[in-house]
Amino acid sequence: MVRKFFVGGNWKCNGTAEEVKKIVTVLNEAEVPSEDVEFGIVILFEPHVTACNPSCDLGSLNLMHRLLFFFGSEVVVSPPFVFLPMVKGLLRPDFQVAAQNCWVRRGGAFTGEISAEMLLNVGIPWVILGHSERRSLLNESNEFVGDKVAYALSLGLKVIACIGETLQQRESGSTMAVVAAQTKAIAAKVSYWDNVVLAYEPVWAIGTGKVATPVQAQEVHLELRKWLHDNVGAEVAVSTRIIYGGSVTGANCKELAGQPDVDGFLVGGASLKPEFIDIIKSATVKRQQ
Ligand SMILES: O=C(CO)COP(=O)(O)O
Repeated sequence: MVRKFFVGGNWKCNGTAEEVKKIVTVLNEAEVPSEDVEFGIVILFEPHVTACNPSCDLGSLNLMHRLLFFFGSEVVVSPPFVFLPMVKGLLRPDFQVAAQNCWVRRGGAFTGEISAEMLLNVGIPWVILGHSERRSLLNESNEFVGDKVAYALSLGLKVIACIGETLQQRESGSTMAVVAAQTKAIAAKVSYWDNVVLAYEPVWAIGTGKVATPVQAQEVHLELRKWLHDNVGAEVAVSTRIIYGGSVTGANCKELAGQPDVDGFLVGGASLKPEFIDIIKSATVKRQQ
């Protein structure tokens, strides 16, 4: 099972309608590698290739599959709620749209909230949940985020679930304990992981310009994959995309993308700028591996 590179753009609480239209125009005009998933799979399952060509062993077939599969990125942009239908209507069809939050259960008398049902009703397939800004500013607990993820998934939404430690937690050596507890609260409520992308976003790196080093990111991503292996299952550990977020830019994305367990990015500030296209293109680093 191979993981498709994933690039999310979290526009947060930014933009006017005019600015949002301009960003969409840049995205629509960008030349980015196209998706090659089916082609890769066709080659992988051609049994006569090995039969007729003894020099083509299974190892090189797998390599061919990887090379082709990683040709493009899955791209999902997340505008503020009020711009969701407009962006969905204007955006190229090979890119998708995510909401930045949704209510924890079925809608009703919850003033100011947007329900998962409403997102689906207007054709929004993805939602970001558990972002650190909501955890810290709006007191969303691990359990509340776990409930939200489970409810959104149960309706058929795909979820970008965010986790990450504060600077204080990192400095006290509890990074892994913190992200494991956040992931555990999700895993306790979720049994089907195909529609989950796990976004590791160290709080100290968000909006600060202090990006995690490739080694720091890889270390946590690998530990998370091991955690998934030991606590959820081997298949989920291998197939779940773990993406990095926190001061990702056009300048630092390639080095981060080169890490084996970094399967893409969740980008804040730089997703509002043309350099987001360079970040989307960093998937090509995987092609060369
Ligand atoms: O919070 C983030 C994405 O969700 C990251 O934000 P920045 O890329 O602006 O640091």
